[in-house]
Amino acid sequence: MASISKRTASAQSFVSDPLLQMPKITQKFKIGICQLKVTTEKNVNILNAHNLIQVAAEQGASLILLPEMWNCPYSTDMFPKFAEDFNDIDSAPSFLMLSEVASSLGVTIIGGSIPEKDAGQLYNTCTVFGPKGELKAKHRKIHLFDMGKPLPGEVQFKESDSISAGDKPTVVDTDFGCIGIGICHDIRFPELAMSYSARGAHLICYPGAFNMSTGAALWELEQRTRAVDNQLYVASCSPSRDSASSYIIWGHSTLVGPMGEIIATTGHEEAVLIADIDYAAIQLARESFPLKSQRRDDIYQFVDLLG
Ligand SMILES: NC(=O)CCC(=O)C(=O)O
Repeated sequence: MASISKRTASAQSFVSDPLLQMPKITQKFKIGICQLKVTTEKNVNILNAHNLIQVAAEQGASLILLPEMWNCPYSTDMFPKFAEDFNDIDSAPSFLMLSEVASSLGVTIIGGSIPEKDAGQLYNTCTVFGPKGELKAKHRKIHLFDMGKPLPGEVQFKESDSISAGDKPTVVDTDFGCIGIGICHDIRFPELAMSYSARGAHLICYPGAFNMSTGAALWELEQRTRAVDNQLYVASCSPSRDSASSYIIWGHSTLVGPMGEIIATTGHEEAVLIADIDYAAIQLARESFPLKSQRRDDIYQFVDLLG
């Protein structure tokens, strides 16, 4: 498992970024983003995820991204019922399916998230599996979605009613570059994306389940901003919308390029989005706009001149 703490920050300019010249990573590939329908039946959700991962692979995707809480309705009272203990694989069918399908199809899977139980706590956890079915990384959502005063028309949501927060950022080296992981509300914190970029991420994946209000207002904006500020790719994956559920999800899974451009997106129905990633676009953006070398870290602090 690659943890961000084991990597060293690069002080080099992005133009000569060794990660962009690494012969071992595939620089051009297809990503498959599976905007899954989530039901109240865990087995149905697992089967559906398995089938749509297969569809994505058949359409040429070698890196596949799933949504936040794809095996479980996004509801704090459901999380404990659907949670899996990754130390007890026989009772973790969602975890097991991801490992098996990654290995049988030879793909890398950024496994969205599911509720994880560990030592009496629940976490909102993303697992990453390599093409041999090996667990490469695990990211526990760091910034939980606890609403303050709900926006008009929106229901109150307090994720921390049942979920505990993770406390580690996660980047993982894969055959498809260095990938940072954030889960939904994690996207609202630019510092996390900046720390991933500083450690050489080519792509940040955000499984997410934004609601109807902030989805319409912010989902695309947050993704494009994280991408353009850090000059890297951002991919998001949401569950599809179920208008009858208590928490109604926005959908609109998307791939954004390093100039903030939307490369592919979808609506709110179930969908498999296949899109091309070419890391040469990162190099181009960074050569044209060398933000890293222009950064003035020496002045980004307020000095009280009056003492
Ligand atoms: N699942 C989430 O973390 C939702 C985040 C969200 O909607 C937001 O506005 O932030």
